[in-house]
Parts: sequence; structure tokens; C-alpha cells
Amino acid sequence: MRANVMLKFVSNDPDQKQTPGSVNKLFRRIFEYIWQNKFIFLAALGIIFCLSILQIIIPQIARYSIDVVIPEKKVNLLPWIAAAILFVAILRGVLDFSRLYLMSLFGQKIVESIRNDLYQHIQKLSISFFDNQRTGDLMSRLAENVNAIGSLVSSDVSEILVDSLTVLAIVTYLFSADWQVALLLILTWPLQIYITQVFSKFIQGAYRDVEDQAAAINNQIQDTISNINAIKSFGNEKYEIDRFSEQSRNYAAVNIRAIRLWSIFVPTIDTINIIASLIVLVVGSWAVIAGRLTVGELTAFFAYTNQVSKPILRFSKMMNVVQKALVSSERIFAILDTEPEVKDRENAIDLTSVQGRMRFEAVDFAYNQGETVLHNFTLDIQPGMSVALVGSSGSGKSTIAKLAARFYDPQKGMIFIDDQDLRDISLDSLRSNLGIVSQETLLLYGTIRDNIAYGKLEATDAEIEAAAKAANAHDFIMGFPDGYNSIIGERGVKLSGGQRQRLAIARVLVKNPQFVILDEATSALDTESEKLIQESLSKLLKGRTSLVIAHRLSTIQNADLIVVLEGGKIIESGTHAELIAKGGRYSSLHNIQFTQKSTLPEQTEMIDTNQNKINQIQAIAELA
Ligand SMILES: Nc1ncnc2c1ncn2[C@@H]1O[C@H](COP(=O)(O)OP(=O)(O)OP(=O)(O)O)[C@@H](O)[C@H]1O
Repeated sequence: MRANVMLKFVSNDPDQKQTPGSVNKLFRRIFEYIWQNKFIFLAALGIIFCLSILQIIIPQIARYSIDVVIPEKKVNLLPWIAAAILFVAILRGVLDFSRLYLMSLFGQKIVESIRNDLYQHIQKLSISFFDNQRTGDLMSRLAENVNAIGSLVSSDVSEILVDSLTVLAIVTYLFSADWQVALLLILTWPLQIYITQVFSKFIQGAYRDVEDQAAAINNQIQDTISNINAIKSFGNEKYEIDRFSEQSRNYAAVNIRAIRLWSIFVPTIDTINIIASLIVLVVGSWAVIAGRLTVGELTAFFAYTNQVSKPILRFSKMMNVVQKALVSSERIFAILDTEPEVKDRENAIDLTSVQGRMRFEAVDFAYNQGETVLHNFTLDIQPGMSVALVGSSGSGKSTIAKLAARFYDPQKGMIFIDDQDLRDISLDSLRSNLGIVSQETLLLYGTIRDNIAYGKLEATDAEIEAAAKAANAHDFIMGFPDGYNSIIGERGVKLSGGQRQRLAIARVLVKNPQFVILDEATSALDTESEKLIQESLSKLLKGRTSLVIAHRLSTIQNADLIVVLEGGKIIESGTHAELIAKGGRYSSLHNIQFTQKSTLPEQTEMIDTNQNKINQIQAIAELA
């Protein structure tokens, strides 16, 4: 399944060829969004139709002046003609304003629907989906790709509709006025279309490069800003600046190439249009001399020649926009079509009263096919029990926690809450009964109050304060000038590690779940913070069923059950006393950690052999 997801996204290469079938399907799907706003669209269409009629009327007024008013010296008609031109101009202005406004409204509504659908869907997707995604890529789908569709359906579609209707109306009129001159006018069209096609192929390629480079720059900015600590700690600022300058240079180069192509293309088409005008002038003048055309008709012909040349340029520009929008919609629908791997079953039940038992029965799990992480894992956690998972790095401790939270489903075996299969429980109700304090404390940009209330959005100030007090966080919060309203920066960067952990504990306390998953922090805190955190943790775990992923054995001696894992299998389990008495793996890990603790600098000389040191380092590395 994961492989499929990967393939799906790899296949979103913008260079991929779109088959007519896939293009039709994309248009159909975009049309579904258009149809949701059909009234605005139809109103805009009506206006567009009126605008194309007006485009024909103005040259006709000029023709009437030249052919009738001037030769017949009908001076009294001049004010009427002026009034007619003024009226048509104002009407055109009002209609154009309405068209622009309605089409922008229409585009914005479509963009809003697609963006919301996409965000909603991304929120529903399983963790496994995010394992394979780059944040920068998802962000570009939500922002640029959605806007590309918006720009197509708003301004560009309306322009192309105005253009098409205008060209159609003009050509019909010209043929009815003088088909021979009309034919000469459109004589250059095949050449213009051919040149446009050739150029658009190059221009599209150039724009693709521009997009690729823009994406590369975005990804680099996103990567480097979110990892600024790593860059600074390695002193790699210069390296990053050089890398960025190169990307920036490449970006400028592809942009310049695209502009160069446009700069050749536009004058070429202009020159052909001038040639077309010349043909119309020469042949039209000859037709006037021969008495087949009036001077006014020739003037109108000129005006129309000008009017039809603009759409041809715009059509070529449109081809780019359509291509861009198709690529964008393909990328968007690829996400919308991705089914969440973990989702509610039909008739999923809500957990109402929870006793608090959690049971794993013969669970097998692999993130990737064939790479088993857990094998035949069985564990029965009684209500209110605290179970600690111990084992070397990669033995599967966090994976068990992720399965309990149903971030993934096991391939074999079952997990139960009380007597209910986890897969039958609605995800909302499962997660509302579950609190997770993870190793890397996940705080959001905002105030301390908002971050604690994230556990229970409707929490009152009193509840938030009570939770903060229980988590030993109240005092340090009140130490900030703005107290609970202090802004803590992105990912809580303005707090110390211990403060972040206590906020995370307060957040779960305010949620008050029956089950708690605690991924213990690996880094040791100073004794004072450690004591404060241990205190708040014992309040958090009291009376709840808990699964504690332990990295330091000193913190789990009071657990009701300690499970030792190795390679995704339980190798021993029991209480601290039982496991120590047994003298197995736990006992040896404990001895090593204990020895390590007692070998503080002043006691280092007590370690008599180098082998002892090596053992300690290995054991610490395993446990971290
Ligand atoms: N999202 C993932 N995709 C693929 N493999 C993963 C993923 N997460 C973990 N693994 C693999 O699963 C195995 C178990 O990882 P897990 O995180 O459960 O170990 P752990 O015991 O919690 O380790 P640690 O103590 O270092 O946190 C490891 O081999 C790891 O590489």
C-alpha cells in the first residue's frame, strides 16, 4: 500500500504526458467545482456575451460616421453619435467591471472549496502518508497548485471566452460584409497558429524549468529555516549561503530564458499581424476603389483586424495557464484520491464508558512489507496499570505506542480496548480517550494558554490553571511577564526542555484521558527539573492505564509491569524486583546503568578496566 502511495506521488511529475482521457477526467473534476458555483458562472457568461456584442458595435458607429454622417453632412447626428459612443464605452466599462468581479469571486470560491477539501483530506490521511511526504511539497500543493487552478477558472477562462466570442462575432460579420477581404484577413492565421504552437512548446518547457527551480528554492528555504539550529551548530552558514546562491542563480537563469522566448514570440506575432493589416489595407483600398467596399467599412475592417490579433496572443498565453492548471490539478487530485490507510469502519462505535483495559493479541507489524518490526506481540494491560517498555533502540517500543494510538493498523493480530477491537472504535472517540506525551514535545506557535487548552479546546481558565499546577508548570508560567498569555514561539523554542515537557503534561492533564502513552525524554534533566517532572508524571499516570516508553531505568522502578523487548519480541517481563531477581537482560541493563550513575567524575578512578567503560558506553547507546 505504501509503495502504491509512493508511486502515485512519483507519477506527479509535471513532465509526464497527459493523455486525452486523463485530461478529460481532470476537466470533469474541475467542472464539478465550477458547477458548485454555477449561478455566478452563468451570470458572468451572460455578461461576457454582451461584451462581445459591444466589441462589434463600436467600429460600426465609426463606419456609420464615415459612410453616412460625413458625406451627407448630417451635423445634427454628431451629438447622437458622440452620445452613443459614450454610452457604449460606459456600458462596456460597467460590464467589464462586473465580469472581472464575478469571475474573481467565482475563482476565489473555487479556490476556497478546493483548498478546504484538500486540507480536510490531508488532515484525515494516516501517519504513513506523511512518512513519505516532504512538507514543502504539500505546502506548494495547498498554495501554488490551488491558485493555479483559481487563476485558470477566474481571469483566464473569462478572457478566453470573451476572446472566442468576439473573434466568432467579428469573423461572421466580416464574411457577410466582404468575404474576399475577410479571407485575406484570416490568411495569416494558420501561420500564426503554427508559430504559436512551436513557441508554446519551448515556452512550456521553459516554464516547467521555472517551476522546478522555484520548488527547489522553496524546499531549500523550508529545510534550512526549520533546521537553523543544526546549520549554526555545525557552522555551515557559508555552505548554505553558497548553495542558496547557486539555486537562486539557476532560478534567475530559467526565468531569463522564459522571458527571452516571450520577447522573441510577441514581436514575431505582432509583425505577422502588421503584415495582415497591410494586406487588408492594400486589398481593401482596391475594393474601395472598385466600389465593393465603403471607406467606413474599410475602417471597421481595420479596427476588427486589431481586435482579432490580441486574442491570438492571449490564446498562446492561455495554453501555458491551462498546462500549469492541469499539472496542478493532477497534483491536487492525487492527494484527494489517496485513501487514508487508517480510517473509521462503517458503523464504527464511540467509546462511551471506558474501563481502561488495553490488550495486544499476537500482533505482527511491519512499516514496509517484509521488514517485520513486531512479531507475535501479546500484552494485557489491566485498567489503571502502568506498563513500561524497555529495550534497545529500534526494538519496537515506539511502534507499540503508535499501534495503540491507531496511527497504523497491524498486519496480523488484534488490539482491544476493554473488549472492543480497536478497528471498530471511531478514531475520534479513541483519540479523545488517549493522551500522548511524546519525547519531542510538540508545541504550536501561540500562547501558553492556547497550548495547554489544545488538550481540551473548551477548557476554562480554571481548568487550565489547575492542570498547569498539577504539572508543576504554574510557577514558571507566572514568572513570565505575560503569564499564561506569553507567546512561546514556534515549536516552543522560547522554553527550556523541562518547561516544554511540563506544558505537554499539563496539556494531557487538562484532557483527562483514560489511557496515557508516555515516550520518556532521552536527555537527562537537572535534578530539580527531573524531580518536578517526575512529580507531575506520577499525578498524570495515577488512576490511568499507561504505556511508558522508558529510556532511563531509574524512572520506571515503580511500574506495575516492565516489558523488555528485543527485535520486536518480548524477551522478559515482570516487576522491577522480579526482573532484578531473575538476573536476565533487564538486570544486566540495570546494573550497567547503575554503575554508570555512580561513576561520576570523582569516582572514575574506581573503574578498573577499559572493558568496563566500553560496556557502559554500549549499554547507554542501546538504551538511548
Ligand atoms: N515510519 C517508519 N517507517 C519505516 N520504518 C520505521 C518507521 N518508524 C520506525 N521504523 C523502524 O521500525 C523499527 C522500530 O522502531 P521504533 O521507533 O519502534 O523503535 P524504538 O524501540 O522506539 O527505538 P528508540 O528507542 O530508538 O526510539 C526500527 O527499525 C525503525 O527503523
